Amino acid sequence: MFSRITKPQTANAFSHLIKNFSTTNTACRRVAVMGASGGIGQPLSLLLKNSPLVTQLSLYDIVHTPGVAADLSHINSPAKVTGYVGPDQLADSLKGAEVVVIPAGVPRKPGMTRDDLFNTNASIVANLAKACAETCPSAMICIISNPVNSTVPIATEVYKKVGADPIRIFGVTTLDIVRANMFVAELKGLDPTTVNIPVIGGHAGITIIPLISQATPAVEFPPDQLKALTERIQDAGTEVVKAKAGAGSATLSMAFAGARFAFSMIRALNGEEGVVECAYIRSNVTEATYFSTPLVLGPNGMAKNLGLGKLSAYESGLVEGAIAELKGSIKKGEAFVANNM
Ligand SMILES: NC(=O)c1ccc[n+]([C@@H]2O[C@H](COP(=O)([O-])OP(=O)(O)OC[C@H]3O[C@@H](n4cnc5c(N)ncnc54)[C@H](O)[C@@H]3O)[C@@H](O)[C@H]2O)c1
Ligand SMILES: O=C(O)C[C@H](O)C(=O)O
Repeated sequence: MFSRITKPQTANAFSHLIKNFSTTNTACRRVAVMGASGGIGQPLSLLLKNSPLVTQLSLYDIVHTPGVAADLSHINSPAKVTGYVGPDQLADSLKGAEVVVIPAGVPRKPGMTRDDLFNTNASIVANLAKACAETCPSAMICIISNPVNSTVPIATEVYKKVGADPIRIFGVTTLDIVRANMFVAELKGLDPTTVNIPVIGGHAGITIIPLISQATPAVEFPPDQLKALTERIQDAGTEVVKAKAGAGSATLSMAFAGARFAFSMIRALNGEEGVVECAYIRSNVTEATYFSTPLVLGPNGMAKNLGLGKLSAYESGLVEGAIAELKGSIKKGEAFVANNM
C-alpha cells in the first residue's frame, strides 16, 4: 500500500508513518506498551508490530495480554511479541525497554472532563512510572493516559522519589496535531498529509492551543472562522466521546497518533536528525512548569525545545488563558505523589 507513494512528503503525520513502514533499520528497538489490551493499546500495538523499526514488542496489561500477544505474534513482521499480564509480570515486561508507551487507564464517558479520570488514573500511572523508574530508567516514556496535564507531573515526581532522572518523560499530545492537520486540510481543500500545525500548551480544553499562524503550508482564516476552528480542535476529544455515546473515547486516531510519536522517538534514537514533535514536558518556556511546544528529538530524548515561536495576538491570549488551568493540574499531580507514594 505504501510502496505506491513516490512523491516526496513534507513533515506530517502520514509521512512519519510512511517512513516507518518503509525504512529498513537494523537497530534493535524494544518497545513496551502498558495497557496493551485496551481500546488504544490493541491498534497501537498492531501499528508497532507492523513497523520494521520495532524488533521487540512487550505487551503489558492487567487482563488479556496473552491473547493479544498470540494474535499479533502471527503477523509476519520482524518484531518478537511477548505478552505479560498482572503486577507479578510488570517488571519483566519492562526489562530492556527503550521506548515505553502508556495508554493504561480509564477513558471518559459523556459529561466527564479529563480531570474526572484523575482519581482512577493517577495511581495507575504512578505505579507504572515507578516500575519504569526501577526497571528501565533510561527509556523514553510516552504517556497517553489522561489527564495528561497531571499524569506527566505524577510520573516525574515518582521518578524523583525513586532517584531516577525524569528527563525522558513525555506527555503525548500528538492527537491534537493530527486533528488540527485534518481539520485545516478539510477547510482549505488541502492534502491532509502535507499539513503541519503545531499545537502547544496541554491536553485538555482551553490548554490545547493550535498555532494556525505557524501552519505549513501557510493558511489564513477570518477571525470568526479561526475561533470556531480553534474551539473544534480543543473540543475534538469530546466530539468523539459524545459520538461513542458511553463506549469510550478516541482509540483508533489515538493509536495512529501514538504510533507516530513512538516512531519519531525511535528515529531520533537511531540518530536521525531533525525529528520534531510537540510533547508536554517539564518546561521553562512559560510560567507553567510543564508545557507542550515543538521539540527536536535526539538519542537522549529532547535535544532542543523550539519554544513558542512567533505567536499572533489571538494565540498569545490563548497561552495566557491556559496558564492558570495548567498550573492547577500540575499542582494536583505533584500533590498526589507527595501525599500517596
Ligand atoms: N493523550 C491523548 O491524546 C489521549 C487520547 C485518547 C485517550 N486517552 C486516554 O488513554 C487512556 C486509555 O484509553 P482507552 O480508550 O484505551 O481505554 P480502555 O479502557 O479501552 O483501555 C485501557 C486499558 O488499560 C488497562 N489497565 C487498567 N489498569 C491498568 C494497570 N494498572 N496497568 C496496566 N494496564 C491497565 C485496562 O485493562 C485496559 O485494557 C484513557 O485514560 C484515555 O483518556 C488519551
Ligand atoms: O477526550 C478524551 O477523553 C480522550 C483524549 O484525550 C482525546 O483528546 O481524544
